[in-house]
Amino acid sequence: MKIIDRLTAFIIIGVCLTTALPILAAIALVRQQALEREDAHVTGLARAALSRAEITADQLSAGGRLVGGLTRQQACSDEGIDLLRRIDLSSTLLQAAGYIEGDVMICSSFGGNKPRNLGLPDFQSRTNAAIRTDVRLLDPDLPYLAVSRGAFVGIVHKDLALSFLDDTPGLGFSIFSWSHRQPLISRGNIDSRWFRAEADGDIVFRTGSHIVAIVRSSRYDQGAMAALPLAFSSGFIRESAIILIPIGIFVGLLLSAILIFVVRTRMSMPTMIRNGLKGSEFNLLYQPVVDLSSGTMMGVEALIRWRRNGKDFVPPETFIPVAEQAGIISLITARVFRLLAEDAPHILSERPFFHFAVNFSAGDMHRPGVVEEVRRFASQSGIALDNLVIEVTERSLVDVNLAGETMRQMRAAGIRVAIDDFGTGYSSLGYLAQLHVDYLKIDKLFVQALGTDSPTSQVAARIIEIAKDLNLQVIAEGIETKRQERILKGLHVGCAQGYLYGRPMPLDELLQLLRRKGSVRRLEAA
Ligand SMILES: Nc1nc2c(ncn2[C@@H]2O[C@H](COP(=O)(O)O[C@H]3[C@@H](O)[C@H](n4cnc5c(=O)[nH]c(N)nc54)O[C@@H]3COP(=O)(O)O)[C@@H](O)[C@H]2O)c(=O)[nH]1
Repeated sequence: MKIIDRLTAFIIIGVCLTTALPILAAIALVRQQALEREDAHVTGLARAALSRAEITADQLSAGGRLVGGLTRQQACSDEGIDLLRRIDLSSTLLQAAGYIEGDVMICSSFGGNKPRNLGLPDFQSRTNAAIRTDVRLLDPDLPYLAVSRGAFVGIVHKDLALSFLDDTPGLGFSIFSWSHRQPLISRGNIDSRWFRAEADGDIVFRTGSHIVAIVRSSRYDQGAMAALPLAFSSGFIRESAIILIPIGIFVGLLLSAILIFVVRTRMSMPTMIRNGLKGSEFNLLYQPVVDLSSGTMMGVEALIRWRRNGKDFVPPETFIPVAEQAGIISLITARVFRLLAEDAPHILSERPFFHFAVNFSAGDMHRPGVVEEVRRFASQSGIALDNLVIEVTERSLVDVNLAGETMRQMRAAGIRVAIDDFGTGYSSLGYLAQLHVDYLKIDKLFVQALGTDSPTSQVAARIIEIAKDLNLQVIAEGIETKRQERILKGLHVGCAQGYLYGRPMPLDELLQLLRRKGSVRRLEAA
């Protein structure tokens, strides 16, 4: 019940996380993408304005080159005024071209020889151009920009330069003198505080109401600014969200479905095990254990197999841990005893002193009355208690005191005890010496590392030394090659198990094998 509750809590938390995290990630990505796209968009607008400003400056420079060297008489002669008109007509962004002395435009492309006072310049640019930002000509309501260098003056219509840029409502533009931070031409809402004195090059920043991009000309002492109201930037969020949020939701739901599938499969496995035990889905295989010096078969290890619904093979590494966790390992052990009780008489009729190893889990070792269960099984199966080996993995010794007491009682009853997979758990030699044990079974990991460069290649030899010191017998498991066998013989290991001598096999095959082989030795007790 407790496990189910924990699993339920795990599923709920897991589903929440697997659903929410991809969606939150998608939202963060949408925001990030939208911010980047907004920045790029507003910077692009500022660049477009700057490009118009640079074209205007190019046209002013070209006019200056043509008129700059002329005297007043030359510039204001009929030919000079024709020249000013040609400059005017060929310049897309100049409204008029003129000849200036002091603050007075002496003659011009639109007024001929009629002088006009343009007033004092607002400021002098870094390149010595005099800038007048509010010049009125014929129409007193129409302000122009006048830029003069030397004797040439160019008149710029203040709306024209920025006229065919994006006209999103609320969008503001400004072309300004970079070193003076003085606007030359502006359109829309531009706040004077946005001309940031500290900006040294292109920047994008956000105010409470706008995204503002500032770009700097590499050719002129000019900059351009574009300011987009935040209210109009949400379009980008919408565009990104339309793609990314559904992907986030899809991934979240997919992960949740996978999680639920995996957990449900695991949760339902105890039920499947119970159902399998009700039918006859479980059977035993027997793997030979041999005397290493003579090569004779001394006994077998009983290994359980599950063919679910009579079809799908479920490996013990999958279902044994689930059964242990769900507290139903005793049902499996009971089935092993029942099957072995059926098979043992056939084997014993061939080899009366054959020994049988059975795997026990932590749950078995902690169960009160388990030694009595083993005794009952032994008497039903005809296996002598001292021909029975209970294999307990190191990892199963969760409660060492309880498991140790069960071992003591087993030994007292004459049952032999082996520590399985030795070296893979957390054994301390201190408690090993106090346990009532007959055999140490070296894990196949260490056997297979023998004679290799692996850092664990020496572990088997150390385990054998420990066993000798504690007066215990050694069984090496997982022997697959003659080389491993040779090394283990050299280390004086007594018993061996592995594919080299036989894979786990059904009863029929084992009986045939026994009938072909000669006599067997009894296993030595420690
Ligand atoms: N509590 C119980 N545990 C059991 C029972 N039956 C098996 N098990 C445990 O499941 C684990 C996997 O066992 P299995 O798939 O049966 O594998 C055994 C052998 O097939 C394998 N083996 C033997 N020789 C070799 C070899 O040369 N090479 C190689 N790659 N594998 C080999 O080792 C397994 C035997 O392991 P062990 O028990 O440690 O001797 C395993 O942990 C079983 O213990 C059961 O009824 N109850």
